[in-house]
Amino acid sequence: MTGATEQQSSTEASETSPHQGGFRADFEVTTERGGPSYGEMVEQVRTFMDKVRYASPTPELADEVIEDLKKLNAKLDTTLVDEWTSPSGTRIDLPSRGNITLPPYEVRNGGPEGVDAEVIFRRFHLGGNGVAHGGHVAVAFDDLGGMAAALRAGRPARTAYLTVNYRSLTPLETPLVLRTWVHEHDGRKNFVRGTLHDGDRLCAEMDALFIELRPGQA
Ligand SMILES: CCCCCCCC/C=C\CCCCCCCC(=O)SCCNC(=O)CCNC(=O)[C@H](O)C(C)(C)COP(=O)(O)OP(=O)(O)OC[C@H]1O[C@@H](n2cnc3c(N)ncnc32)[C@H](O)[C@@H]1OP(=O)(O)O
Repeated sequence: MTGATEQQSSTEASETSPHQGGFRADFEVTTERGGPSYGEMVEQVRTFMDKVRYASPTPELADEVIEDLKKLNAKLDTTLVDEWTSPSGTRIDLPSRGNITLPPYEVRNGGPEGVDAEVIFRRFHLGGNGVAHGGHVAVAFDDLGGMAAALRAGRPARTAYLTVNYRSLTPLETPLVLRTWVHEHDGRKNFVRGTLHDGDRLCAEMDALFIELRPGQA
């Protein structure tokens, strides 16, 4: 593997970083971090990953793309901040709160009763034979399951276990409905269930346990 060792980062939290324990102390939400074009920047990177997934470049083109990417990486190197103050994960006006690592979703309804979201698995989420990779489906369930737990509990929760039952194939590039809700809770334990539908068709189901973090818990 190359690349990782070359990366610059300044991800150490500072004394003023708004975090406590393993997650943010509060549900930090913003619409301004990263500026008005941040969402479009993330979207362009997703589109690029879609193209990389299916591209078969000539050696010359691959070299050209590498040079362009090096320049882009150098640009972003000048702006790195710690995870607690980066826009990613806090921009509630953007798909998946601006977090590029998540399949893009939009929350249609979210509250203590549960979360109802529209998710689209992109071309780069391909598993095989034109449908989504099961790991990416689990990522979507994890984030939106954690959100259901956090919105019910009023504080962050961490996944203790997460089981996905894959009931039918999950298509790419199709708006799907993902729902999560706390089925039962007991102390810090939130038993969360979830479903993923393509229209009326059930693609997958989730059964998970999210534990609310104690203040300061790593
Ligand atoms: C309109 C929209 C608005 C939106 C607004 C924005 C809101 C945004 C909000 C949110 C979105 C973000 C959401 C993100 C979600 C992602 C979450 C992740 O992926 S987390 C990373 C993966 N998970 C780990 O790395 C955990 C590793 N494990 C641990 O850290 C610990 O084991 C932990 C915290 C899970 C539990 O440890 P302990 O020390 O706190 O608690 P102990 O005492 O061990 O367990 C508590 C109880 O739970 C049971 N328990 C624990 N683990 C269990 C297990 N695996 N199975 C069954 N029971 C378990 C225990 O038996 C105990 O039960 P008894 O109280 O005695 O009844």
